[in-house]
Amino acid sequence: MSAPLLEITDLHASLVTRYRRLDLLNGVSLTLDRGEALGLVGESGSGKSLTTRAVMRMLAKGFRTEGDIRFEGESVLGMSRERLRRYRATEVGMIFQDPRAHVNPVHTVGDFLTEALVRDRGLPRDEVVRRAVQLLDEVGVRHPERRLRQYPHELSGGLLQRVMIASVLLAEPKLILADEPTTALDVTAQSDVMAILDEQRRARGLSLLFITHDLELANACCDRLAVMYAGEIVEQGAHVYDAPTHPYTVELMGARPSIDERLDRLPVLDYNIEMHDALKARAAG
Ligand SMILES: Nc1ncnc2c1ncn2[C@@H]1O[C@H](COP(=O)(O)OP(=O)(O)OP(=O)(O)O)[C@@H](O)[C@H]1O
Repeated sequence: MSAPLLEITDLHASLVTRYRRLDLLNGVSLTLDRGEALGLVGESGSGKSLTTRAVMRMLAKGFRTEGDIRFEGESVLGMSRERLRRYRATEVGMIFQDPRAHVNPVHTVGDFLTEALVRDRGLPRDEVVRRAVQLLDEVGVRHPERRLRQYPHELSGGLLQRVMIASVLLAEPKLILADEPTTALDVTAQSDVMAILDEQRRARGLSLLFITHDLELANACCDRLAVMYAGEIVEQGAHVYDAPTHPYTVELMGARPSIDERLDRLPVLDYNIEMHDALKARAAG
């Protein structure tokens, strides 16, 4: 049997300063198979982002890491500098919460999308531009040629996040790490961007580690959920959303607002009374 695409075993991460040591990941273990999507959920500060940063070997200076992270059976913690550069550039792609924090504001969208592939893989610029246009089109960016000439500040957050998805797909990785990719967007852009990410990764058979606070969203686009609490994974599996067993997970799932509760929180203004009533009727079955 072949190794899982990603295998994290007993991962510990501590922040060691002159005065104290903070244990922030306390024995995280999880696996991700090829083509599988795993939702990593849990409250703020539980260690979700640290886990993904550890997979990229991108923990800040001062962190001490112990345990094992394997990508296709190869130790990520043991990779040489050159191997690590290739791993980050070609095998794992990351999508972050705030796309603006990860683009150079004085570079055009076209430069952002094409530079790394032209420089690192020596591909002809024309060919990379052609693929970039095609991918922008596939992720729903209209007038892609024009977009390539624009600067990040000329694009909305939702459009820029689509550009991010295109840039990750352009590198043809095997694994996408998506850390709250829609949290910074407005509600309409959130569902559009998530639908595109989900559709594109399924079409390409890519694996996804999806970090989110949104349990329903994680359940809708992932095969399994892993629940983090205080630097540990307390429960994982396909059953978690519908039949959690760990007391923390039971509480977390119980804290989800029901459709009824959410409707009750909606202000009933004249213009939405009809919609409100219709939704209530639907929720009542
Ligand atoms: N560079 C750092 N220096 C000090 N503490 C850190 C650092 N990075 C993370 N932490 C701490 O590690 C813990 C886990 O952080 P992490 O960002 O992984 O949480 P999270 O589950 O992703 O939370 P959120 O959902 O709010 O992003 C938190 O207590 C956080 O304050």
